[in-house]
Amino acid sequence: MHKEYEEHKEHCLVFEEVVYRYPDTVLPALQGLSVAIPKGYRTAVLGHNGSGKSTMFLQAVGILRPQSGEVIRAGAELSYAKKDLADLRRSVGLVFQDPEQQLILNTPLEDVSFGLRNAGMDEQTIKQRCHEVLEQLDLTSFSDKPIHQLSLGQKKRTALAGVMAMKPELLLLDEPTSYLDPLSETLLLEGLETIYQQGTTIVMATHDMNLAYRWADWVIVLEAGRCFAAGTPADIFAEREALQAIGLELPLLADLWQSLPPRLTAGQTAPRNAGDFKDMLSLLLKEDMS
Ligand SMILES: Nc1ncnc2c1ncn2[C@@H]1O[C@H](COP(=O)(O)OP(=O)(O)OP(=O)(O)O)[C@@H](O)[C@H]1O
Repeated sequence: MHKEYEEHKEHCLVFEEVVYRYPDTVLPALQGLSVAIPKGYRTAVLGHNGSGKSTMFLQAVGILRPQSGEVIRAGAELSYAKKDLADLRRSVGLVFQDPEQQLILNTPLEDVSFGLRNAGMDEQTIKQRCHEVLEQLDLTSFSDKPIHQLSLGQKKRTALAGVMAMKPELLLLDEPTSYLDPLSETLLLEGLETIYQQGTTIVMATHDMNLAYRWADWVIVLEAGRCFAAGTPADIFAEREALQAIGLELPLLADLWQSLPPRLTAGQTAPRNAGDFKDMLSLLLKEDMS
């Protein structure tokens, strides 16, 4: 299974045959990764533990550098010069899986303003952006609380706030919803939707197939450090056997949809959230009985 990305799409980043092996390991984490990230999409990156998702993200922001192959942005290979990397990280934001790796200052307000001050923004803009982003992620009441006293969900949202405040063109999130309760997940997704609507391309690595199915409009599947497939959720999740062969479960709604009699579903677009699924099912059953 290897669906090529569509050539007509504009891409934020392209990985060409990227190989990367961590020091003192036997197998490369990326074994010739070729994949493109489409601009203006919500992309989910799927793959089981160790398939290379985090390593791909670290390559995207130049923290790691390919040992062969290249990462291409705006038609040119990334430059790893200090100044160019600083520019890159202003337009490509990465939110780490573990917020402890990201949060360096004492309070959410200090942490979010730090990045903006580093980027040379004036104090008025800093104040306004901090207020905006802390509000969006429901962190206003914790903005002066010591970070070590925050819950994991609050820490994850603070890490996201710091990156969101920079208004990057491309935002990469490494398992942003893991260990979040449904309310925190909703807050985080609402925050993401706001900046997506403002023009940020979003890429999220996740193990949550149900979330990927309802959220993403492009899906990249990694397997053993390579791109196994890239395509629309409809195309990717139609390949039940191929996904199961690499140990990925179908999202529940995709599984249910595919288990309906083909006479009901033929020619219909599979619904991607529970509400649409229920509405469509009752309509199809009504038509079928009449
Ligand atoms: N710092 C490191 N040193 C050595 N090996 C590493 C390091 N980080 C990752 N690896 C190895 O590289 C491979 C890819 O890891 P990576 O973290 O990119 O996968 P992942 O898809 O993000 O996994 P997960 O879903 O568990 O987060 C794995 O085999 C992992 O053990």
